Amino acid sequence: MSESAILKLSFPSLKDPSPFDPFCPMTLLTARLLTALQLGSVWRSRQMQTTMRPKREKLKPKDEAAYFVSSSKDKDGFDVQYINSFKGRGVFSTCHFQRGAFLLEYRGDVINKQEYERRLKIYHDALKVFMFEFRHNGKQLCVDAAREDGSLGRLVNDDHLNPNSRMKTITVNGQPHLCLFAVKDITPGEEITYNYGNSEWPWRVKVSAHTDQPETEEPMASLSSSLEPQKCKHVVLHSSMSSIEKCAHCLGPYAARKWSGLKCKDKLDLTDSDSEESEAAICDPSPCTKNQEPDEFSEDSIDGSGEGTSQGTSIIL
Ligand SMILES: C[S@@+](CC[C@H](N)C(=O)[O-])C[C@H]1O[C@@H](n2cnc3c(N)ncnc32)[C@H](O)[C@@H]1O
Repeated sequence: MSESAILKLSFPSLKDPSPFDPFCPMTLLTARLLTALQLGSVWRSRQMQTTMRPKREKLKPKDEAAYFVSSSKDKDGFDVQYINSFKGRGVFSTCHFQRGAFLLEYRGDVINKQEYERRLKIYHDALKVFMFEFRHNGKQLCVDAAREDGSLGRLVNDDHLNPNSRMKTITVNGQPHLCLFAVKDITPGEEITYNYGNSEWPWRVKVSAHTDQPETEEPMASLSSSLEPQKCKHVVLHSSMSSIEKCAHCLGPYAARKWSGLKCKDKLDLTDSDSEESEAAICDPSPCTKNQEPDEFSEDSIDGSGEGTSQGTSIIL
């Protein structure tokens, strides 16, 4: 056999390829090309899947609020921490929230004025603080969040100086709901707060004689002599039900002005010289009526002022 014939056997001519010969260089080349093309198209389709995958639409804050209201669930990104015996528990962020974002619903029973008044009569003071009275479509309504249902909105504390959220009403399936929206960017670890309104909330008063100092910066309010802190002989016990501390003598809760040194309302405790005057002051709910109002949600009305509203909203102590 000639040398060229041997070469031809080992390396079949490109001019004469056999399409069925698996060793034919053209066949191998074609196969490689096909594989490359296939791989390319798989890669391209993967790319398409990742880049062209329909983006999950970011819900608008109001729609997100409606979603969580309907599902009766709290949004992720918060935890509850015990702050101190004075303030009780608070809600803290565990992630970033942008200004305007929906945060939490103030969840509870939505009740009318009659039911609100009925419950007010039978509720202990410790429960009354969870009743959030507001006006909606000309009606006086209340969200009663007295029940410990594990929801977080009811545990958000007051800050009238520098709140990072604001209460607003949204309507879901014809029912009004109270929801908190961020009024500024919130970073992880921040306590969520809103302005309870312009009432004389007792914790806004600095009481130096109290063992658990309030953490407010506002100036000392003038207290009448009957409200001298040192007159309080109560020993605070922590309630497992809520932050509302109980009197060690009578196990009743302190009333609205406990931080001012007033006694708890429970008659069992009248073992010392507290006057009827002080007792009456405790029972008068008017200084503790919230006059802030959760306005109907609108995207451009996110601010922390708690002002510029026409209807009254109250948490009544
Ligand atoms: C709706 S509850 C909030 C949750 C409450 N901290 C708890 O642990 O149950 C309202 C009560 O929280 C307390 N509170 C709210 N804001 C406060 C503040 N800025 N300083 C001190 N206590 C506050 C008062 O006892 C008030 O009656």
